[in-house]
Amino acid sequence: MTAPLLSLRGISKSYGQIRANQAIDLDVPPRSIHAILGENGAGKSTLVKLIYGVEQPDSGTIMWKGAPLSLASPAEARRAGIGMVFQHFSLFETLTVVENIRLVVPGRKADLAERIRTLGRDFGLEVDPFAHVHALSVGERQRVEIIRCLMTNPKLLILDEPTSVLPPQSVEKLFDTLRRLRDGGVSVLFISHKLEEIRAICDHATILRGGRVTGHLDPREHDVHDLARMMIGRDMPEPMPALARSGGDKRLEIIGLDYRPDDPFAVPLSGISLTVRSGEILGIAGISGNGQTELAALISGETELPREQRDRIYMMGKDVGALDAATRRRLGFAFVPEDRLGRGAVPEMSLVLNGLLTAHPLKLLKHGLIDRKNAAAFADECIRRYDVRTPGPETEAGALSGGNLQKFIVGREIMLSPKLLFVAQPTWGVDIGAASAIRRRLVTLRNEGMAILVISEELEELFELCDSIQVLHNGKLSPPLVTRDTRPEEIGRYMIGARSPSGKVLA
Ligand SMILES: Nc1ncnc2c1ncn2[C@@H]1O[C@H](COP(=O)(O)OP(=O)(O)OP(=O)(O)O)[C@@H](O)[C@H]1O
Repeated sequence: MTAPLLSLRGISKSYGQIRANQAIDLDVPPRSIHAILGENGAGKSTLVKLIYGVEQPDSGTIMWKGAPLSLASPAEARRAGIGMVFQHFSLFETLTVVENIRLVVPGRKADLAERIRTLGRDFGLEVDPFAHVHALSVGERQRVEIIRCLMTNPKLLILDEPTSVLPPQSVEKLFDTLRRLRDGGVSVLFISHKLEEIRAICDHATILRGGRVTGHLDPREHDVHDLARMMIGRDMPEPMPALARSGGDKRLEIIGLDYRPDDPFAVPLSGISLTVRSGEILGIAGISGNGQTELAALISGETELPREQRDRIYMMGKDVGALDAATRRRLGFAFVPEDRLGRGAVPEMSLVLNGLLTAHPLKLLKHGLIDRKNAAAFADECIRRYDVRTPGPETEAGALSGGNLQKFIVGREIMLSPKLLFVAQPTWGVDIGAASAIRRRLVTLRNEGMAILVISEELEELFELCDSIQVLHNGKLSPPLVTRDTRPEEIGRYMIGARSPSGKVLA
């Protein structure tokens, strides 16, 4: 057997009482694509942070190309030839794409911009080098992160859920890229919750459960159910059947909405019309960067409509064009934003206080002051019901693993029992056990009469959840397509801007 490129022995790391990694052994051979699998909070991100020098292990050894390696910082890791793309972005919002990349990769702006364009074309990671990062969607920001990493020519490339916001076309392209990199002598360490992807791209896998290695295997030799069982320690539940329902009252109606943002990098919206009724889930499909962020901000009330456009958005039958976000919430609207650390939660605050952010109407305030007992009980309940793995409600939101924080935010909004729930990327970063629990919960709420609007880039998720789907492309929304009469390829055609010849369009 060839000597491993990277070899870990007995690596342990604790955060206070939490033993995030315990005695981890792992070998990454040269020219391999190696998956790290595990539930939310299993310790995957911690492990790769140790390999990338973001954190230092409490004990254990890291061998790199046969010699011991001790990394004090990511800069040292990069110099050694280890590159990483994070799950949470580390870009400066006020800088352009090329300026961000220049912080890590030396070179003239014009040359770097050219390389960014070339990499973008080659890998399906197109992004304007001169766009400001604050104007980019989550998906586009991730593209920048991947490009930045590839520009340092790493020997080991660590990718923390790289495909979670990529459109299906780009996932295939990215996989081609990764295979080409592997064949050229680069190893890839790949964290993903998408077991099919792991089977498609990885030749080795290490499974973590509760901070320990529970197995090393070849993922191509196991089916998805097997892998899921090894990961979560039990069988997956079946999807929840949606009951047939005739449409109830209109809870959200958008009629011919046009929107020209002031920001030159934002996507203008034109002629947006949609209706979500009680007892119905409507999905918005599409590749990120096609107006999702702008539409979400208009629905939530974060962006104010210009005066002449104020009769275009109705919630619970009421024109909400002139109402702010808090007033819309008082009508029975709840919202899970796609950007969970920026908008969904305040990382430095405890879960109790994060619960309070939107759930304060549930008697969590008394005479304008926090009712500590009720607020803690609410956070506790959310943690219990949504299986949020954390030591307790006083934990800072930023200390939760990505998937666990997402479960908390989705749980918090659902517990408000809204009449209209709007969820952007409901299961982004959530492991398959928890994702299926969230989807089952959404379908149950729909069956009980809630109106639900979902934005997701994952077609499979939309097909599992939604009664009908509309596709957002270039700021325009397709007509609604009844999910059970529609094939994914049809949605795919709308996603890239082609018109569907099919007549399966709702009146
Ligand atoms: N900075 C920190 N402070 C305290 N606890 C932390 C910190 N970082 C991680 N943890 C805890 O360590 C454990 C492992 O977290 P980690 O982020 O490595 O999990 P993960 O497998 O990557 O999860 P996910 O799939 O949700 O991203 C979790 O219990 C998490 O709450």
